[in-house]
Amino acid sequence: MKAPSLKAGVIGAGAWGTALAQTLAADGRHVRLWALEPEVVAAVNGDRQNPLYLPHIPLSASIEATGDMAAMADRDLLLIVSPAQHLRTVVAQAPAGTPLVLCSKGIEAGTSLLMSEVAMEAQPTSPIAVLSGPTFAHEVARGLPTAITLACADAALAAKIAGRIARPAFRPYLSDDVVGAEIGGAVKNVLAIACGVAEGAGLGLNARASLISRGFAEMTRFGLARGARAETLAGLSGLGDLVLTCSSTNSRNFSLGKGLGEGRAASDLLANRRTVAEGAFTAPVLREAARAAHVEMPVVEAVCALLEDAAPLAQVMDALLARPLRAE
Ligand SMILES: NC(=O)C1=CN([C@@H]2O[C@H](COP(=O)(O)OP(=O)(O)OC[C@H]3O[C@@H](n4cnc5c(N)ncnc54)[C@H](O)[C@@H]3O)[C@@H](O)[C@H]2O)C=CC1
Ligand SMILES: O=C(CO)COP(=O)(O)O
Repeated sequence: MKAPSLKAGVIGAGAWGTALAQTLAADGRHVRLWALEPEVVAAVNGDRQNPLYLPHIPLSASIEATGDMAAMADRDLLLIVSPAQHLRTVVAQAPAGTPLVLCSKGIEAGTSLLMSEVAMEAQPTSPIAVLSGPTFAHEVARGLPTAITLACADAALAAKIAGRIARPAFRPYLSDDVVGAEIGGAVKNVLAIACGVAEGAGLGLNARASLISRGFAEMTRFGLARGARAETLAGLSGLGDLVLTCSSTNSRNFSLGKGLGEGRAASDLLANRRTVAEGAFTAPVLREAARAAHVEMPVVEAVCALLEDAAPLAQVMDALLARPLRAE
């Protein structure tokens, strides 16, 4: 007999939450999508669109949007897709005890906690998994081929979740390294800002490749210090997402860096944004966490200096280039 399908809910209707709801609904199964903004609820239910966050994608009729968190009480599975700095508040409002799949990428300011650690504090009885990898929302929403890491300490739960979210063109790869999957997604956003700076300042493709590889070394050092496994960091949620986000202006983080590299002030680039560039929030927290763990992250330090308008780009670059030569 076929196992009954998990009733899925998605909390957060930005670009990624909407794309995930679309994926979950691709075979006609009902999906409930919680949105913060009433106009998003109205547009999804009325026009089958989310023009605020995922324009030009016709949405499935099986997605039912709501602004009422109590409507999530009958769900068997909840995907949490808020910005990282709002995850604690959002998870605290979710029903207790329902498995949570965390899809946000970042580290909490003030606590330096990873999203799984925040969720465990906010909902101690809810089992936790992490979904992270190279996944531009608009491509996933269009059904283009995508692979992603699904990390969960409980292998049986991971298999159940994978069975609900997998599609022919959306392939979760299972892992039990939750911390590793989270660190890759959080750190790559900061490194994408660095690669955007290189693009904006016209530093060339050699510079970009160096930033990706040396940035990956930083991600690996920090990840290992926090208990991640090296093979997770070299997989979809680490290197995979790093390469994607460091290569395209489709990335909000890369675009932010490009603006910095063109000489625009961080404060102007970050003012009045509707969409989130997580790296700007993660960078200072990551710098503090790395310093506390005695992990060297010079590229992350450089991104922080630019975000804080602490030094002109030429000076930040000179400092990076003047670092002592060392073994790779
Ligand atoms: N867009 C993408 O391609 C991907 C995004 N992600 C991650 O998903 C998370 C959400 O990003 P997006 O969906 O892209 O967001 P977005 O940039 O498209 O939209 C912003 C989101 O923030 C929400 N928001 C604003 N103020 C809030 C508050 N006070 N409380 C709760 N929510 C609030 C909005 O309702 C909206 O859902 C981020 O951590 C991001 O790194 C992960 C993979 C892919
Ligand atoms: O995480 C992402 C792709 O995997 C999206 O990247 P940006 O948030 O930089 O747009």
